[in-house]
Amino acid sequence: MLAISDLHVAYGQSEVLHGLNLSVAPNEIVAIMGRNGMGKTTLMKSMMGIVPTKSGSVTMGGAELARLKSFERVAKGLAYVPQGRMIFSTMTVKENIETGLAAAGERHVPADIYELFPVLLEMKGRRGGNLSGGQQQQLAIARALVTKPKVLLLDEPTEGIQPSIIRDIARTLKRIRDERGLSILVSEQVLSFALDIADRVLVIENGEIVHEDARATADEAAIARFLSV
Ligand SMILES: Nc1ncnc2c1ncn2[C@@H]1O[C@H](COP(=O)(O)OP(=O)(O)OP(=O)(O)O)[C@@H](O)[C@H]1O
Repeated sequence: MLAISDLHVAYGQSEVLHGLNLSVAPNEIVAIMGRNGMGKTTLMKSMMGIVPTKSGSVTMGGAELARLKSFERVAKGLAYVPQGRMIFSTMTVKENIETGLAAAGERHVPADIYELFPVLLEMKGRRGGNLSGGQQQQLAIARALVTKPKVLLLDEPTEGIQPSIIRDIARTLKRIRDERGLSILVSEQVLSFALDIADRVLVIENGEIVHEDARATADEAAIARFLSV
């Protein structure tokens, strides 16, 4: 569904991703783990066309995305939940979700979004900035889902969120995959969350994938070693 091959990304002279390869199958959840500064956010931003790629290819369903603008990638079915959630704090919950609607050519928030996230229905008229971290994360996922993605990218969705809500988010992401049949690539530092949701776990270090495990046979101790400083 998603394939990245020999991806090189640099900030000026400083190359951060050095020929990265990865793929995500239809309906698969892949977690990409790595310590701070290893290149997870850069990878997500380059997939979305927010950071330019130096060379390499990013394809979705076989179609090349590398030269497309961000909004064109969204129209092709790629959606992004950024690190820090990036909620529009002065807009209401409903208005935040509506910002995603144009990409799907719709005018109203589909009812199934509020079914997935009942708290957003309760808080529809509240300003985004007044929500808790967990509620904002749900809002950011809802905003991404209304674009009707085939592939959902999430950058460190558990950051700054309390453990009980992390479990809710894990459950919701699995439900989204099962019900909507989409593929999910999630970057993470919390191993328990990654092992809870992912079919496959990758480790990124210094801009390269250095370890890969299927969930069923994951070597937790080996992954934890990569994450410890
Ligand atoms: N705008 C930028 N200009 C220059 N260097 C950058 C920029 N953004 C990130 N970097 C550098 O690129 C490297 C990878 O950063 P990136 O944010 O992708 O890592 P990360 O794995 O997502 O870390 P974090 O968990 O802290 O978000 C780091 O060395 C960082 O300092």
